Amino acid sequence: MRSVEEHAKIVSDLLSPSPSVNVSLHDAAGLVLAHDLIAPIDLPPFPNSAMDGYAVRAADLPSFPITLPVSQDIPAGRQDTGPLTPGTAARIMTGAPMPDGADTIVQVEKTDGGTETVRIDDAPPAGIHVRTRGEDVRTGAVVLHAGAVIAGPQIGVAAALGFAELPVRRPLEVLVLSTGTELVTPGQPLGPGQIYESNSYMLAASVTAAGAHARIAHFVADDVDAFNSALSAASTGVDLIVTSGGVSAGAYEVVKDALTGRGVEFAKVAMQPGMPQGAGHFHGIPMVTLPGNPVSSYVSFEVFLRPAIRAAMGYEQLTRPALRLPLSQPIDSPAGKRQFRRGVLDAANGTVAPWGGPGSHLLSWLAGADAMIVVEAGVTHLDAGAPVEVWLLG
Ligand SMILES: Nc1nc2c(c(=O)[nH]1)N[C@H]1C(S)=C(S)[C@@H](COP(=O)(O)OP(=O)(O)OC[C@H]3O[C@@H](n4cnc5c(N)ncnc54)[C@H](O)[C@@H]3O)O[C@H]1N2
Ligand code: MOO
Repeated sequence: MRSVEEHAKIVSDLLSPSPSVNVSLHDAAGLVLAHDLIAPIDLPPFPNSAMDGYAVRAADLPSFPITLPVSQDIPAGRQDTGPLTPGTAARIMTGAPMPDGADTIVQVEKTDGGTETVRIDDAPPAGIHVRTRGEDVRTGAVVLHAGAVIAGPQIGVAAALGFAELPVRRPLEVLVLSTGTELVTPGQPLGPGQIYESNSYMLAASVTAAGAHARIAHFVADDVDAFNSALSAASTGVDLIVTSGGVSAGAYEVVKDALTGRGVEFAKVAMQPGMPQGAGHFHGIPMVTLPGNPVSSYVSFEVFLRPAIRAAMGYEQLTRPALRLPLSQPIDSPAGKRQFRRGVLDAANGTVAPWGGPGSHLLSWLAGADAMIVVEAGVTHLDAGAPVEVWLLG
């Protein structure tokens, strides 16, 4: 049987690093910056006031209280601010340009708020409430480094520097296709022997959460010709095809039947759930064939595809945050397989509990879990209190 690590390498080797593309600031959220971002301007671009108040020369205020004429009014956005006349104050608003010659802001609360003259009661510390040019970012500085994951603050600083677009690693286009004659689209009536198709929605959401773009192809019955033509029709322009179902040992294994010896290699991986796996190419497009049991599909995605997709898209953090926590209940695990069990964290006690049984059809328990418990292949039993590896989901 193939080890989890061996299959993980086979899957990640299928994908090439995604290229750099420019996207709008809005579309950059969650993606990885492809190149260093160099500041084209200073931030702030000009000295400005941090408070609503009065711009003064500290040297013009020998004693207090003092009343000064107000020589100009400077709202934010004013473009024709003149120098400060000596012996006067300029009324100024937050973000407005400092008049040349002024070095200090007296905030309005420390004055009588006058518009013709202003009385200042106490000495302001010289230089206070002035935001200097380039105090935040200097022109030419690397403000964001290649590899940074772009979120609100990174988008904010890029916009503040005047960038309308950012160079990012292009999100992979991932096609998800479920197989199974028993499947019915949610919302339609369910006949005898039928179940609602859930894997494509679950996998597509997982693809999106991993940072890539998901496309769902309508599921196909266990029919090789239907499978091949659905894949050919839907796979134009995709970077990765992910299928679910049709890879185990029975008759009607449509994915296996269609692709064995035609670019995809099928193997048993020493894990539970997720034992039957396949990886290869369909007409040159990287392809990973996941088992159909819903929990197996999800676990396989987490173990193989999420890290591979993230590596191809340039993320440094490929795996889920992991901890070692004591179990609050015992666990049994099959010999010779790495077991991935659904878990629930108990933050107050610093423990993790298995959540539901090991069955790979127990989808509601997966939906209720916030952790994955990893039991190594050589271990068949763990007592309560034993430390285990725990991946934090979500
Ligand atoms: N004789 C053996 N039988 C099975 C073996 C084996 O080694 N020998 N392996 C078992 C394991 S482990 C798994 S996992 C499954 C994998 O089977 P397939 O990948 O071929 O998947 P299917 O047979 O098509 O479906 C399995 C199960 O999942 C349900 N399913 C499938 N697709 C969906 C979907 N899109 N949405 C919701 N549910 C889905 C399907 O109805 C089946 O119940 O094989 C075991 N058998
Ligand atoms: O390995 Mo299968 O994936 O148990 O359910």
